[in-house]
Amino acid sequence: MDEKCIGIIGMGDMGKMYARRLSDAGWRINGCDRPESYEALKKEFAGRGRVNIMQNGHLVSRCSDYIIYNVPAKNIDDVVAQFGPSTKMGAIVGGQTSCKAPEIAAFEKHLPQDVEIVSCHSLHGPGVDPRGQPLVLIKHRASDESFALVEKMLSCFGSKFVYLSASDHDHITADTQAVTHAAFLSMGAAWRANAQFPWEVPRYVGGIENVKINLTLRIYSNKWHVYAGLAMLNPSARRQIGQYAESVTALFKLMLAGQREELSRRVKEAGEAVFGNARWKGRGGEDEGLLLKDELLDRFSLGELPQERVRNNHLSLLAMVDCWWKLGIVPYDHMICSTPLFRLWLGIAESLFRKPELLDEAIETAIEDNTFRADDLEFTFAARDWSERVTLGNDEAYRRKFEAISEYFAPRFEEATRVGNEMIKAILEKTH
Ligand SMILES: NC(=O)C1=CN([C@@H]2O[C@H](COP(=O)(O)OP(=O)(O)OC[C@H]3O[C@@H](n4cnc5c(N)ncnc54)[C@H](OP(=O)(O)O)[C@@H]3O)[C@@H](O)[C@H]2O)C=CC1
Ligand SMILES: O=C(O)C(=O)Cc1ccc(O)cc1
Repeated sequence: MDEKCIGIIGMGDMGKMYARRLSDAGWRINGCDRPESYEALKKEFAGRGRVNIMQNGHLVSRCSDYIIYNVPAKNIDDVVAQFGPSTKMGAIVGGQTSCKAPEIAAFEKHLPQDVEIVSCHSLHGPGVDPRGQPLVLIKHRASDESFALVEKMLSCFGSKFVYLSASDHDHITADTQAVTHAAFLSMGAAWRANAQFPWEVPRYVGGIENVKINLTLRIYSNKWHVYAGLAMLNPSARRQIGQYAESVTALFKLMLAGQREELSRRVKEAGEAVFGNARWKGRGGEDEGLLLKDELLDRFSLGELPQERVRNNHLSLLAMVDCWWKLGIVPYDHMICSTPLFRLWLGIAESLFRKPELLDEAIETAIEDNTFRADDLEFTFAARDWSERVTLGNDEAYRRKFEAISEYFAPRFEEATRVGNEMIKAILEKTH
């Protein structure tokens, strides 16, 4: 094994996952987090001879050949300003934050000129098996030889390398991640506002409802800064999230006004733009759709399955497809650079839009069934409120809302994470 060693600054969920997997593959790791976490980290990694926990980023930077910053995106400028000038001469530096514009700006501003820059981004959470998942590599300022070294180091993840520029990365992840999270964050906010635990409400149990609940709880059980960073620091994300809020509002107004034809026309036009023309077909014409079957999804309920499936107007999904249409996004074009969560979300949107009888039922329910109005009203408020908080770019306003909702759902996180992991595994196996 090459004696080059890897530095990891930020040993939180992702940093630890990187340290474990890279050291298992034989690389020597120098890792640090904040000084106050030194003792605990040292204890946690005591059994791993190849992981050397250090007190701070200066110590890591001066002796590592490839240094990966695994800190919250909002802190990247401060952390690189602090440790970047200590980087070993001729080393390579990269970041694993979810949004590349601030990361690259920080590197350009604070790193010495002799330091090369190769960034990366694992498009999955710390609990997901990285094999086969996309791993973005960004050769920003590096020789072919240095880039090949980073590829060699990261190849032990077994992920699919996706080669992008920093700005293409941010465009794509705004289209996929940021707007998908907006939908799930809004569902959680609406359920809490209505004092509902969705697994106790028959309309939210079974089939595609299970995906909505499990993924919403998955997001709220994670760290707020991951979603805040992705939404507020990505230059493209605000527009996307704003459009989602506009689509929700426009469709809800049509539902309230009972404008069946207008609603049906708009939903179907959006569906045609996104799913028409057999967009899910691969180049060889084979079916590459994600279509998720109710029977499969039914297995992953947090609540009791009702005797009979209860109708839903699926405002969150109708608005997602409307939003993709208005923004000219063809989600299949981004599959190569997608997270499991995005693929599941697209999968349930597809399940609704590729089954005409189900889509007609959703439209019919939207117009005729007013028992949904309270839920939809709160959902519309929630989508608009999240969008406003993102536009204002206020970390504190984002954190407070996120944490209040997170607290509300916390008692079910353990079970939701377990069921969600099984669901993701089963579905990804099926759709590979
Ligand atoms: N979680 C996910 O699913 C994914 C996250 N990412 C990205 O990876 C990065 C890390 O996320 P994640 O691991 O989930 O978050 P965590 O909060 O678990 O980890 C970040 C760590 O960085 C530490 N840190 C902050 N400032 C410093 C500093 N000055 N010196 C050393 N350490 C510092 C934090 O300490 P403290 O908590 O005390 O501030 C924390 O332990 C983020 O940019 C995120 O966007 C990318 C892919 C997936
Ligand atoms: O799959 C998702 O969207 C997640 O929620 C996990 C996640 C969060 C941040 C990333 O940068 C990548 C993946």
